[in-house]
Amino acid sequence: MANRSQRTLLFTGAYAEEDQSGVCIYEFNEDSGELKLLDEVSGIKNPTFLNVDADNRRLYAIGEMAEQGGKAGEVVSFEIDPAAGKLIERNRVRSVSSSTCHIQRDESSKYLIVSSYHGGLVGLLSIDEEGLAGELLDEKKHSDLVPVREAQQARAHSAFYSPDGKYVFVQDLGLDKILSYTINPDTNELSFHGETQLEEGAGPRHLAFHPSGVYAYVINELNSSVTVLRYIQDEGRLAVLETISTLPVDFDGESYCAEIAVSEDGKTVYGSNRGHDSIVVFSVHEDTGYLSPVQYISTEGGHPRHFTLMPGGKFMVVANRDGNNLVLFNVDPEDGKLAFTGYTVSQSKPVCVKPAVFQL
Ligand SMILES: O=C1O[C@H](COP(=O)(O)O)[C@@H](O)[C@H](O)[C@H]1O
Repeated sequence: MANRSQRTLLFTGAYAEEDQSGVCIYEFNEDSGELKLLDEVSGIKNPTFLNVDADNRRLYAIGEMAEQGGKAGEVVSFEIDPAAGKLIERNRVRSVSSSTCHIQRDESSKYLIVSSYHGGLVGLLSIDEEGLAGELLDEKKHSDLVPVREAQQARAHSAFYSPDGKYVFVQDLGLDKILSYTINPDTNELSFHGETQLEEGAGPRHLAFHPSGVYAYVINELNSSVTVLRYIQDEGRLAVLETISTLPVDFDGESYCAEIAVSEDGKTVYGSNRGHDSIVVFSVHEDTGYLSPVQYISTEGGHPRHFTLMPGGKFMVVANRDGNNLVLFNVDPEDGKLAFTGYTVSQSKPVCVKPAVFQL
């Protein structure tokens, strides 16, 4: 039964022109899985990634701004009114000098980190006392930190904090590395800490930690695989354990991975395949963190660039960029397998789905 003192909302980001709605808010029905559109926001060019701070009722969307013939990154801060189901824009700031593809926030909501695929860099921004995106505090270009071969190009794709909050792991798709950083709270600087080398041509894109905090899983866009990592907490390092394909053995078409998630109970890992247009479901070996595929299920639409497990754990929402739809799946509580609910919502080029529960 739905709890009337709280409301679960789903925020979506999309590829959109400024005159199109790029960010939408839906109310999520935890019993039926249905999504009801409450509000839509236009005026941002390509809000392709979002970060939601439910405690402080803030949403941060990345965008693009034209600058000297190129594109710079932008962060737009919104106040969330969960009772009304509305977003109120509070400010927008320029972030880094190239367009961005991901935005992350620390637990204490002090910093935002943007990743720029096209610039091969990460940017650290402050969050002010009103919870709004502030100034660019630091910027690190990966090509200044690690050797880059002639055929390579740095492509920072996402940043994730370690479970203890001490390190930031940045996936670089072009260098086949995960670069780690610490943030100095006195100087507000990112300092390069180390790197994890992945297989050549892997293309690490997104990362997800296991709830135990012992393992992490990185999804590799270019060779359609997941690498299982062990988090060595004392050293702030991710060590490679094994790499496993996200595709069925008999598939020989073109496909590129996108998103990865671990179930709350830590028993299942999910990954998306753009091309095969599927979600791969892996069961997690309790003692080793290793993965075994148990299902490949169609996403009922092309190019599943993002997906999310919904609060409560009963449903998954998949955002199909080329299917122009959000697709709802039931999650089996026993084995984590997915089943299409038959329910889809039309939306133009959705590429980010972020749920949050609000106390009213
Ligand atoms: O996953 C991907 O992301 C990058 C970055 O996205 P963009 O919208 O900022 O360009 C994209 O370029 C790459 O082709 C894609 O596979």
